Amino acid sequence: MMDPRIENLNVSAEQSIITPIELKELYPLSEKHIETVNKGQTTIKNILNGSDKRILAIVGPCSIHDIKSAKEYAQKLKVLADDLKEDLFIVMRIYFEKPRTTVGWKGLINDPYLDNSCKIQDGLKQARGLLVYIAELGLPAAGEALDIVTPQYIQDLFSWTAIGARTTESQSHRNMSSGLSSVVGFKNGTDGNIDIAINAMQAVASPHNFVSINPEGKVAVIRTLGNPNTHIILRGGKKPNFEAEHIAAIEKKLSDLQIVPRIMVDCSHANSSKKAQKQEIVLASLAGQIAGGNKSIMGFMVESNLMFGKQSIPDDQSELKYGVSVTDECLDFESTERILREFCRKIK
Ligand SMILES: O=C[C@H](O)[C@H](O)COP(=O)(O)O
Ligand SMILES: C=C(OP(=O)(O)O)C(=O)O
Repeated sequence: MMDPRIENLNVSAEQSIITPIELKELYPLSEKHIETVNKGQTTIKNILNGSDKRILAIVGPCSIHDIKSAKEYAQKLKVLADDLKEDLFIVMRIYFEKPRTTVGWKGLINDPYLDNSCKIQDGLKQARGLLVYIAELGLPAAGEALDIVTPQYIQDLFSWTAIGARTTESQSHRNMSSGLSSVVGFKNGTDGNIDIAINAMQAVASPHNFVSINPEGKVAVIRTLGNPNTHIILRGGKKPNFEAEHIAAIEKKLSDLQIVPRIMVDCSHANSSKKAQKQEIVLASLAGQIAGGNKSIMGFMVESNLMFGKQSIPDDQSELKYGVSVTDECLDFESTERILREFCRKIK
C-alpha cells in the first residue's frame, strides 16, 4: 500500500524550546552589561567611520566548546585589552555556531555536550550565560550569526558580528544583517570571491521584510531599517588576499562604487592555510602596510586559545585537552600576546 504521508518524511522529531524572552529573563542584563555592549558597538562604529583611529582586533578561539576555559581566556584577554587600548580595540571572538564544509560538530549552541545529543536549549543557556559573564568583565564580544533564529536569544550581547564565507551570498543572512544593531563584517567567499561581500554590504544597507520569530517566539514579519555599518573581511580563498596588492585592488573596487574602503583582514583561514602560526606573518604584513601609510585597514581577526593547536573530539570526554580548539588550529595565549604587542610596536 502507498504511504499516505506527503510531508515530514525526513523529520524524526520536533521539540518546543524556551522563547527568547524567557531566556533573557533567566539571564537579565545589568547596567554594566548594557554599558559594555553599548560602548563596544559605538567604538566599533567609530573605528569603521574613521573617527576612532585605533585598529579593531577580533581575537579568540575558533569556537567555544568549554565554558570554563572560555572564561579563563576572557580574563586574560581583558588584561591585554586594557594594556593595548591606546592602539587596539580588542574584542573577544565568541563563536558559538560553526559552519561546516560537509559535516562535523556545529558548535556549542547546537551540541553543548559534544556528543551529538544536540541539546540546543541547554546550548542557548550556556551561550547566554557566558556572554553575560564576559560583558560583566567589560570585554566586548564578537560572533558569527550563522543560524538566523538564534540572534533573538543572544544578539543583544554582541558588539560586532560576522557573516561567514559560506553564507555571505545568502539572502536570509543579508535580511537578518539589515536589522542587526552592531557593525557587520562580510567574509569573501571560500573561493576568494570578493564581489559577494560587496554585494552583501550594498544589500544590507537597504530595508528588508522577512519572516522570522519575535521575542515571544511567535512567527512574525520583521521589517528592518537597513544597516549602513558594514565592511568586508578578507579571509583568503584559493590564495591568500592580505598583501598590499590585494588590499589596493579592493580599495579600488570599493572606491569605484563610492564605498569608503574599510577593510578587515582575517589572519586565519585561507590567509594562513589554517596553520595557526602563519597568522603571525599575516599580522606582520598588516602592521607593515599600516606603518607605511595604509588607511583602509581598520581591523584584523586572530584565532587564539589558551593552548596551541587543535584536537578531535574524543569519544571519551575525559580525554579532551583543556584550552585546545576542537575546530581550527589556534595560537596559544602567550604567542597571541607577543604578536599583538609586536603589531602595536610596529604601527606606532
Ligand atoms: O572556522 C572554522 C572552519 O574553518 C569552518 O567551520 C569550516 O570547517 P570544516 O571545513 O572543518 O567543516
Ligand atoms: C568559519 C569561519 O570563517 P570562514 O567563514 O571565513 O570560513 C570562522 O571565522 O570561524
